[in-house]
Amino acid sequence: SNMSALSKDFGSLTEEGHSVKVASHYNTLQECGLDERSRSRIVHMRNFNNWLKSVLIGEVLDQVHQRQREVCVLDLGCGKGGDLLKWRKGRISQLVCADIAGVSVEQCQSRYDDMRKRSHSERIFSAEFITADCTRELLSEKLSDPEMRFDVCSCQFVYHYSFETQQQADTMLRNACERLRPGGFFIGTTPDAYELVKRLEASDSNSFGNEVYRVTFQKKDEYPLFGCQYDFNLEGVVNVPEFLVYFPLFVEMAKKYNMRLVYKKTFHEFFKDKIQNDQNRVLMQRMQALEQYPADGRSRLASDRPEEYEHAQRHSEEGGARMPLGTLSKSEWEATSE
Ligand SMILES: C[S@@+](CC[C@H](N)C(=O)[O-])C[C@H]1O[C@@H](n2cnc3c(N)ncnc32)[C@H](O)[C@@H]1O
Repeated sequence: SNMSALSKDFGSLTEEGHSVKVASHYNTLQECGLDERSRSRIVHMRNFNNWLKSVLIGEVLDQVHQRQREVCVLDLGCGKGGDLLKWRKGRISQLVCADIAGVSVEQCQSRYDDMRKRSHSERIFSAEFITADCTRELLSEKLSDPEMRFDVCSCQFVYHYSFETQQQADTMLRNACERLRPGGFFIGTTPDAYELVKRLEASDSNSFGNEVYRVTFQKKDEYPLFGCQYDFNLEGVVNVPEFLVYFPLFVEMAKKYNMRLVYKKTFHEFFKDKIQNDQNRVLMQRMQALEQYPADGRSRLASDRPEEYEHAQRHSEEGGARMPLGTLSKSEWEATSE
């Protein structure tokens, strides 16, 4: 996947049927979800992705805090509120959470309510919650305060759902950017279209993957700018269709909202860069974003297959590295770098 940040230059509907289908998919996903075994197979990968988000969010909030005290954030496609703690840690003042799936938004809200109750004397950000198909509806019409302005819009693992049509991608972008203050940031993570296409081209069929993930394209050798659909299946959980985001096009489209690209990195590049920092390294340990190799008496590796840890084994034999190593199984690493 990629992470990116766009900054706003100083210097701007609804088809019910489809929205209902997407919303109901996400709503039912809550109920079944992954079973325990699957959860533990990819737990480090999930934690790793979460660490990447934490670092990205932390850095951008620090930057905004340098010029002002109060920070207002839009979490676009917030899901069940997986980033709520990050917003708290980042000492923001105000949060707007939006998602197409009503059940997720409700869960997000009750997590926030719990957090607030347990925070006692600490002042915690205020929040509002909106259920909307952000590729077809305008959030500005649903905000409690129509004059509200954001310093940061965060769109984590969501934007690619909008690339079905140009109009949807534009509406999503409009929702992300039109209420940003000049100097504000649009940050996000999406699958890496180059990597997806590279792996597809290397495969004999219209599908590729490994024991934890599988990507299946509808067509091969044909990559329309919008509506280039594929299914991303993680640990057997069928997902809603995703769409390839051709990044240069996204950057062009964002110019309409006075946005300029300041940052784009693959997960691998971002990891290599940010892990140099001690604070990030400590956070990585605390979040258990890497697996301990070799396992000790108390832990067990996510996969029993030694070939999943060939790279770690080789690294440990080469010497020089402090043992035990922190690593991800090969399949998880492949899944997260897609
Ligand atoms: C992979 S989850 C990511 C959730 C959260 N951002 C996180 O990082 O944990 C994708 C989210 O995008 C939301 N989503 C998909 N299509 C959407 C749309 N058209 N409008 C708003 N949210 C959408 C889904 O409901 C889901 O919660």
